[in-house]
Amino acid sequence: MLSNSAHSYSYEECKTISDWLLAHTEVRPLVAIVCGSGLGKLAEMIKDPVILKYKDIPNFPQSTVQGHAGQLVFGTLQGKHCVCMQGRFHLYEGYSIQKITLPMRVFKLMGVHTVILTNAAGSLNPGYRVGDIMVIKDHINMPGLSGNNPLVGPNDDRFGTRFPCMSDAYDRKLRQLAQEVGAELGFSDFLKEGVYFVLGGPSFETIAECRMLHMLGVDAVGMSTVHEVIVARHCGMRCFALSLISNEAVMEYTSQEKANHEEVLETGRVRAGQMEELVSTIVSRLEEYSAC
Ligand SMILES: O=P(O)(O)O[C@H]1O[C@H](CO)[C@@H](O)[C@H]1O
Ligand code: HPA
Repeated sequence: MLSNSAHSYSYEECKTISDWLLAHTEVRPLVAIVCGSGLGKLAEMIKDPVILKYKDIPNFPQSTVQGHAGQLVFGTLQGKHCVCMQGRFHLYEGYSIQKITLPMRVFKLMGVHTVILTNAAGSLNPGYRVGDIMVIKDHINMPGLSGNNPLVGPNDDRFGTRFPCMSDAYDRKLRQLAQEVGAELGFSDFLKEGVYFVLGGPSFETIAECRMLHMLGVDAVGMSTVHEVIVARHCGMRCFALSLISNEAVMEYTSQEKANHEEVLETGRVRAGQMEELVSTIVSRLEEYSAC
């Protein structure tokens, strides 16, 4: 199953998976939610869940990372039909970049118009604290800058244009809505907005790399989300993304701090409740905004 070959899924292959899923649930999702590391509890918000394990879905990749359960949860959230990815795929698991983003095209074919992505990330912004939630306003795509972009390969116009715009990747109205909802919920002290930097992983950054990212104006760093957003935007879905700041980047050679996945998962457990409140309130207000 672990393969790094640049296998691109055809429109027909995506359609076959989408049709299989539609045949196994009566839910017709309009919203997709992607759970980041340690944030799988978000899926517990889904009412009347129909759970389909990745291992049972034909041609679907498998989750290999601790904190990613490996199943799709279909159901309703605030009365809206949703699908929740309890477990996402990362480049460092050895999958091709087309494979880790496959679910986005499948969701599009199922009828999804809005994708809400979450992740755990390390902070570069000295004003951020562990436990802060950052609304992503923009990204820097390190693998993409060197040619590893999920849209590399033949373009199928049924999904989208050859050269998609990314200056509007993170929906402005939804970012605004998140700030409004955050203020109403009393989250303003720990709700931030910033730039997410994606790198390949799985090793965490060196001190020199963290200093470079800081100089670039990066607010948070992680190993996911951006590839999914590029594919989702390519096929016209609206994207909104949240980073839970799980650790602070180590910037000093005298520091004893060491980034580690256990701390990442633990921060998810501590902030799970607030992440749920934020996401579910945003979903409850989605009809105030028209899909793109
Ligand atoms: O981005 P998510 O899936 O939340 O996971 C983050 O947490 C892991 C590192 O602890 C990396 O996979 C990083 O990308
Ligand atoms: N770096 C990269 N990815 C991460 C981090 C980090 O510090 N924390 C959580 N995911």
